[in-house]
Amino acid sequence: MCPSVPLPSPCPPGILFPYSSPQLWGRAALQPPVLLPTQRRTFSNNKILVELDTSSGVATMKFKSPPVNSLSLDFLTEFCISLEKLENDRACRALIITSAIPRIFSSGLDIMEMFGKSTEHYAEFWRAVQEMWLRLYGSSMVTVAAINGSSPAGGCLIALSCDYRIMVENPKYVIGLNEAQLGIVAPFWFKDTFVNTVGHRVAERSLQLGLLHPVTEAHQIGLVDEVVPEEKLQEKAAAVVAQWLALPDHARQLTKSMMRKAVLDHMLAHREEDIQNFVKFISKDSIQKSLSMYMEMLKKKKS
Ligand SMILES: CCC/C=C/C(=O)SCCNC(=O)CCNC(=O)[C@H](O)C(C)(C)COP(=O)([O-])OP(=O)([O-])OC[C@H]1O[C@@H](n2cnc3c(N)ncnc32)[C@H](O)[C@@H]1OP(=O)([O-])[O-]
Repeated sequence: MCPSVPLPSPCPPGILFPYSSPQLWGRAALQPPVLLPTQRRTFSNNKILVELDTSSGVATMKFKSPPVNSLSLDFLTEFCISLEKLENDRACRALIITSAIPRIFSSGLDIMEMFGKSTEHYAEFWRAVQEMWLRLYGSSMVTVAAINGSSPAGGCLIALSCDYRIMVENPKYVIGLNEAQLGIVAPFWFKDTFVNTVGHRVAERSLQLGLLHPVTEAHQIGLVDEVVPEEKLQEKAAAVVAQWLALPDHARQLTKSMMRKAVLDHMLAHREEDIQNFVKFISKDSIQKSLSMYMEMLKKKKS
């Protein structure tokens, strides 16, 4: 299970709320603009590598869980621990999330975690998914998704939870909330995060049809903010972060909080109910059958 965190309403750690204590705004933002030598701190677990450049305050997180960076319980636990570490580190002001696996950003929730397991396991898994979203969507850091591969479902949610999305130009890459294609339903907070990014009409159509959008289309509908060639991705992400960090942290953070608070509050108020709903839904025979057929389809596609 995700380590720390029963997140009490109304003000969980690492999640921004207006009127939070001024010390929170301090981070590296208020330091004088002296030139510091580049200093790097790295920490790596099995599935995620994090490198923090303490002179710029920018961390880069690389998913490295072959074959497809699927969001297993272990992956989510590492993700939450890494986010918590960075959030609590006053030297860190921004986070770039990307993948070390060629052609895949993340394949979304690990389907095997939702198939043939106990109700206790489903509850633990879903709490970890919620935790990941609460930490990322509510982060006080500047967050940029540098999307260097396909990013269906939960992978798309990670990107949507960031402040800015840059995707690599490649006709083979797709992104979207395709849950309906698996016969499952994106929960209300996936939907809200999507609506807050692309607007109601685009989200309604895209969610009902479970669309995976090619990169150009994702850009057109506002699902990604920019499209760049692969070799320019890191440079562009660094430039975007620098632009966002040029503002005083407290103003940016309070504005972010104001924009996201309603959705975060809604989820926190319904967290346990949401877990129960997920467990009930995913345990149904018909849903288990749909997932099994989907996994078969993925395997057939491969052979
Ligand atoms: C209410 C709940 C909300 C749900 C939210 C979600 O996120 S639901 C999730 C929705 N997610 C999706 O719909 C994404 C489904 N996946 C894909 O569309 C493609 O795999 C790809 C485009 C990510 C990569 O294409 P590619 O040609 O590069 O690779 P490949 O296709 O050959 O796969 C390699 C291996 O990885 C396996 N595996 C893949 N994904 C998952 C997974 N999520 N989990 C577990 N395993 C997965 C795949 O079976 C294969 O295993 P094998 O046979 O080697 O034992």
